[in-house]
Amino acid sequence: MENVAKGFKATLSSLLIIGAIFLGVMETQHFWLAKISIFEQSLYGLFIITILFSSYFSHSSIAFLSAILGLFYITINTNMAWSNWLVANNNWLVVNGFLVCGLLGLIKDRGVLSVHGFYQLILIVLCGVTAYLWLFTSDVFLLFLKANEYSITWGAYLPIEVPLFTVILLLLWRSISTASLSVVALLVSVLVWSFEHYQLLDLPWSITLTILVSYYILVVVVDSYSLAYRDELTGLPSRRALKQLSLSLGSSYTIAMVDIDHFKKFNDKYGHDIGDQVLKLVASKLSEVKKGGKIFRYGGEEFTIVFPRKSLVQSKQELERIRKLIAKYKMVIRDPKRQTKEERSNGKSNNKKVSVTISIGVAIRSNKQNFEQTLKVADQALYKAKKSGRNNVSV
Ligand SMILES: Nc1nc2c(ncn2[C@@H]2O[C@H](COP(=O)(O)OP(=O)(O)OP(=O)(O)O)[C@@H](O)[C@H]2O)c(=O)[nH]1
Repeated sequence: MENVAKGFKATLSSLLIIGAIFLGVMETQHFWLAKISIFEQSLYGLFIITILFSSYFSHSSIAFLSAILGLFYITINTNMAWSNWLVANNNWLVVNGFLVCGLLGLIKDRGVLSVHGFYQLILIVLCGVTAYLWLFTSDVFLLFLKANEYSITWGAYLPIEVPLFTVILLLLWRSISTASLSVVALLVSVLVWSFEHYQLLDLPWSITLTILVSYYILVVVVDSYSLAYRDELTGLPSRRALKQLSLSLGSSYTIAMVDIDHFKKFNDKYGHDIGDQVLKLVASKLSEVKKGGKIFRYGGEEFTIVFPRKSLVQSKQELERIRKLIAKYKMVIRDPKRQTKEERSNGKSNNKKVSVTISIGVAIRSNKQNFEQTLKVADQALYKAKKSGRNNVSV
C-alpha cells in the first residue's frame, strides 16, 4: 500500500511537471523557434549521450527508447531508404511506438550489452511484427463488418485507440505499482507520442524530442542517485546519504543512534525474512518522527536520526515518544506460507503479532566536535542505554 502511494505520487508529479514544461514551451514558442537550429544540431549529440548514459547505468528501457526515437528523428530528417515507406505507413509507426513502450514497461531494466539486452532487442523487433499484424487484422475485420453492413461505432477506434488505451492503462498500473521513474518515462513517452499523432502538440519534433530526451537523462540521474543513496530494504536514506547530510549541516544539531533490542535472538527465533519485515516496520515507525528529525539506516539493525537546530531536551522528548510508540506497536508479520482454504474459512491466520523495543543514545554537537565525533558520543550513549536494561533513551 505504501508503495502504491509512492508510485501514485511519482507518476502524478512527473506527469504534472512534464505537462507544465510542454505547456510552457508551447506558450513561448516564438522564443524557441528563433533558436530552432541549435536544437536541431544538438539533438543528435543529446541522443548519443542519453543512449550511452542510460546503458552505462543499466536503464535498458530508456536506452532502447532513445535509440528508437533517434532512429525516427534521423529518418524524418534525411532521405533514408525506408523514409517513404514510414510516411505511407504512419499508423504502423504509431502503434509500434505504443507497443514498444508497453513492452519495455513490462520487462525489467537490464544491461544493454548483455544477453538480456539481446533478448529485449528481439522482443522490440517482434513488437513491429505485432503492430503490422494488428493493423492488418483490424483492417480485415473492419472490411468484414462493412461488407456485412454491420455498423459498430467503435470500429473506427480499433486500429489505433484500442492499443493506445490498453498501453496507457498498462503503464499507469505498472508505474503506480512499481513506483519506477523509468516506467513513468515510458508512460510520458506514449502520451507525447499520441499527442503528436493527434496534432495536439504544436511543436516541431526537434523541440519535442529535446524535452523528452533531456527528461530521460534526468530520470536516469534521479534513479541512479536514489539507488546509491537509499537503503533498498527499508527505503530510508542510507549511510552514504547521512555522510552527504553531514557536509551541509550547520553547527547546531543533535544525533541519535537507534538500535533494535535483541534482534539477533529475534532473527534466530523467527528467521531472517521475518527479521527483514521487522526492520521495515521499525523504519516506517521511525519515519513518523517529528521536530524535523531526518532518519537514515546506518547499517544492520541500527538507524540514525539527525535533528538540525534542536536542543538535547527537545530531541530527547521526541525520541521518547517514538520509543514508546514502537514498544506499544504490535507488528503483524505475514507468514510467507500460503494459508490453506480450511484455515481461511475458519478465520485462522498464520500471521504473527510481535513487538520489539529499541534503545536510543542521543548527543548534541558541542563546539569542539565535528559530525563523526558527535556520532561517536551518540554511540556511547546507545551503549549506556543497552547497559541500563534497553528500551530507553540515554544521553
Ligand atoms: N533480518 C536481518 N537481520 C539483520 C540485518 N542486518 C543485521 N541483522 C542482524 O542483526 C543482528 C544484530 O545482533 P547484535 O548486534 O548481536 O545485537 P542484538 O541481538 O540486536 O542485541 P542488542 O543490540 O545487544 O540488544 C544480527 O543477528 C544480524 O544478523 C538485516 O538486514 N536483516
